[in-house]
Amino acid sequence: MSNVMSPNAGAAPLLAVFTDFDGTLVELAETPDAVDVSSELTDRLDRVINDFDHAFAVLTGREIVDIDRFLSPLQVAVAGAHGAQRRRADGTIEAMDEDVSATAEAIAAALEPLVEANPALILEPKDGSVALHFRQAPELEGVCHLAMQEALLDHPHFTLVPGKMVLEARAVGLDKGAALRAFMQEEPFAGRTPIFIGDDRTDEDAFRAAQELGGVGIKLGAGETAARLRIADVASVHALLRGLGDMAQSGHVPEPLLTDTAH
Ligand SMILES: O=P(O)(O)OC[C@H]1O[C@H](O[C@H]2O[C@H](CO)[C@@H](O)[C@H](O)[C@H]2O)[C@H](O)[C@@H](O)[C@@H]1O
Repeated sequence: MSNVMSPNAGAAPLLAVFTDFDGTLVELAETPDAVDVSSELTDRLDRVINDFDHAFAVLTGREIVDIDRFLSPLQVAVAGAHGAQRRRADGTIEAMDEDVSATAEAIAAALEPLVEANPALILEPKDGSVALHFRQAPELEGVCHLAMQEALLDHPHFTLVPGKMVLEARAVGLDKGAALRAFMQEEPFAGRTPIFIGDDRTDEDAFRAAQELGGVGIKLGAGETAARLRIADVASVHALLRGLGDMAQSGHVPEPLLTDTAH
C-alpha cells in the first residue's frame, strides 16, 4: 500500500483532498438531475473543508453552478466541465477561454437534431464541454459515437471522452489532471500531498497528476486504472473522508478501506 495512506507511514502527511462528484461522492442516477445529495454528505464535506484547512476541491465534468446547486449551502473549490471552468479555494473564478465556450456551443448545436429525433437521449450543453447521454437508450451508443465524431470534425482542439453511459466533448489539455496541477500551485493546496478519488475514465488524468506530484490516485470500483489504490463504493468514500479528517485532526491514520490496485 502507498506510503501516503499506509498505517505504518508514521506522521500523518498534510493532505490536499480532491474528489470527483458523480459516482464518487454521490451514487449514479438515471438522469443528470436525479442524483440524491443527502444533508449528511454536505455536513461531511463541510467538516472535510475545515479538517483540511480548505485544501479540498471537486474535479468534475459538471458545471460549477450544478455543483453549487447540489451542495448548497456549501461553495467549495471546483474544476467544472472537466477543467474548462475553475473556482479557486478563495472563491475567485479563473477566466474562461472564449474560444472553448464558443466551440462547446457549436458542438452542442450540431448534436441537437439527433436528440430531437431521439427523445430518450439527453444533451447536456455546458460552458466549456458537452455531454451526450444515452443511459435511457443504450442501443443508441453507436449512433451517438458517430454523431459526436462528426460534430468534432471541424474542432480538432476538442476531443471525445467516453464516460458512464455518456460521451463527452472537451477541450484538449483542459482535463482534471491539469486542473489538479493548477490547484496545487495555489494556497491552500501548495506544499501538501494530493489525493484524488474518482470512478471514471475521465478521472485517469487526475490520478496520474496526483501521483506525479507525490500523492496518490484512488479508483472507485473495478477496471484498469493508473491509480495506485482502489476503494469499493460511494459509502466507503464517505467513510474515508471521515477517517482522513480524523487523521488530519489527530495524526492517527484511519482504518484501511483501500486496497492496492496491483492485487
Ligand atoms: O466528473 P463527474 O463528476 O463524475 O461527472 C461526470 C458526468 O456526470 C454526470 O453524468 C453521469 O451521472 C449522471 C447522474 O448520475 C448519469 O445519469 C449519467 O449517465 C452519468 O454519465 C453529468 O451529467 C455529466 O455532465 C458529467 O460530465
